[in-house]
Amino acid sequence: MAATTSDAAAARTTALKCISLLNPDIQKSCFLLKQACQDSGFFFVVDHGISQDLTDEVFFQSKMFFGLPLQEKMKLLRNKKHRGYTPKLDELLDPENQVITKKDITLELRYLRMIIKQTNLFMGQISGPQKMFYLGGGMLWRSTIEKPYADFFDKKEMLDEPIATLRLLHYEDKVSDPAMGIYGCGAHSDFGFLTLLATDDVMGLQICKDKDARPRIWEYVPPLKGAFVVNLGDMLERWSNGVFRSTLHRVIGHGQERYSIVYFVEPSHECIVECLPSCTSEVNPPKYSPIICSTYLSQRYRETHLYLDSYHRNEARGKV
Ligand SMILES: O=C(O)CCC(=O)C(=O)O
Ligand SMILES: [Fe+2]
Repeated sequence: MAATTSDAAAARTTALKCISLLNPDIQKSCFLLKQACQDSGFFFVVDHGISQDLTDEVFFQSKMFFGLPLQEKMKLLRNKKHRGYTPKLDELLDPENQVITKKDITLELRYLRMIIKQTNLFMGQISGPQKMFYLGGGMLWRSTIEKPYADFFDKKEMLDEPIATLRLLHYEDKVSDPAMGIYGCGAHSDFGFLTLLATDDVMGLQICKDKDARPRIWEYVPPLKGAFVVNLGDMLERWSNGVFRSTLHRVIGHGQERYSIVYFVEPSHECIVECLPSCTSEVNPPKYSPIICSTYLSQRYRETHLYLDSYHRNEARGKV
């Protein structure tokens, strides 16, 4: 069933917490972070140490890539592990409301897979995104995991070799029409653990804090220059027994091209995501069964992407 037009038109701007990683008052930052994680699971992070020049360069490279003719981009077609160019219409995040035959669905390129070593300590030498992960991750743990669980995530199998994927996204200059099932990116919650997002200055991202409300209330997350939008994924919601929120979000097009950079950080492949001891009690039993990180992620990708074989069938019919 398609959504009503009014849900896009009525969208107002949300007020997100803003966490500075340079704030010496760690207690305060952790308090804000915990509030944000319990409220919407979305917040801004500033003073993250990733230079604007680096971010601008990535946006520039992204524009160059997406500006190439389709045949050139198809030479880098994604593989079974979702590394490579993912053409529009490959991903369908909200099958109930989204129409696949329309044009303005996310184009994206996952071009880099980084394996990063986890440690609870911030190390000065590590660069950009890793820094975010160490700091963001470290603060999260401190805000949720009280003694005696403070070293819970130190176990090798947890975050020693996190799966990390950087995606460059490009939205066409089309106007979305929720009533017709046309979105820049359909409503979804992220599958994994933590997502860091850099956007250009084009408005488009919306969140819905209560996915069960009807009609759904959508609020814009306004672009904030130099900040990362950070949001929690379903795996962290499961891990925290629903204490932390993985919130529904989508992107609405307004007739302007839009670029964003998304960095998904997930636990190690074999990590078992099972209700945190500090998030359960006799009166609050675990709501979700344990899952293995890579199994869960693969299943979610299978549910939301085309079978690769369909490209070869289309190629044979001259459609790609
Ligand atoms: O481009 C955006 O602002 C959001 C993208 C997103 O939500 C995703 O790729 O999971
Ligand atoms: Fe997302």
